[in-house]
Amino acid sequence: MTQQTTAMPGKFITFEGIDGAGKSTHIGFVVDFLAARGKTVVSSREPGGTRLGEKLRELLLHEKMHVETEALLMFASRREHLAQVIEPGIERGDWVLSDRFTDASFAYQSAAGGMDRDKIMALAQWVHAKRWPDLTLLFDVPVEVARQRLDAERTLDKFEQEKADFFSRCRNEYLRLAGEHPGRIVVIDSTKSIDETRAAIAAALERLL
Ligand SMILES: Nc1ncnc2c1ncn2[C@@H]1O[C@H](COP(=O)(O)OP(=O)(O)O)[C@@H](O)[C@H]1O
Ligand SMILES: Cc1cn([C@H]2C[C@H](O)[C@@H](COP(=O)(O)OP(=O)(O)O)O2)c(=O)[nH]c1=O
Repeated sequence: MTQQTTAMPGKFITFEGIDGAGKSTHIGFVVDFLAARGKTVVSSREPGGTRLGEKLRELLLHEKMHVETEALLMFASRREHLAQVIEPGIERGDWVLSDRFTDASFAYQSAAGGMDRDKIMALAQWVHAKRWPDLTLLFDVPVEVARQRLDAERTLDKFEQEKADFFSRCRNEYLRLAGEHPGRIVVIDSTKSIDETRAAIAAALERLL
């Protein structure tokens, strides 16, 4: 007789913040932290995370388009990501990490890009009504700090070339969302040293373990 085991559902953790805030710097730390505690970790990103999603990412990061087209493609990538990576991962009991999710659509397409907030909410309800992250780490820095960090290191994509007030609107929206969802979104002060930032991340993760 085969023994049926029902895996405990896993967790879904997202990373947010304006470009240059320091998200990517800390994802590897979170992977190692969770793996050391016996978790199976799947690390992914949006837009992207699937073969189709990565093709959409290429378009989204380099082609100019109407902001609603941009939102629709972000959610198309997200739909595929949920179907192929996020939901199956959680069901297996894995801890699924995503570098960005729907909060980024509120910050970038709505607050900064000018798209109606209700339309983003309608897309979110359509694509993942019942699935929201168990924890969102919001890496927060002033826009000037993020800009200096970006300028120091890489060729800028379409979003990264936006002006300071675009990123201030993004940052303000992220902070507003954090105020609206205090149980889900933890604001991490990313102006601190990398070690201090890691300590704050570890404290947020401990709450889920
Ligand atoms: N706490 C920090 N102090 C100083 N520099 C940092 C810190 N965190 C990240 N950086 C640097 O800032 C730059 C942007 O970080 P990155 O993680 O790529 O940002 P994001 O993924 O949020 O766009 C990188 O060069 C990184 O080394
Ligand atoms: C997921 C998502 C990302 N974005 C943007 C924010 C970022 O500028 C860009 C890609 O995010 P990101 O992976 O953070 O870029 P990088 O690897 O260069 O740090 O996509 C949106 O505008 N809306 C969204 O819904």
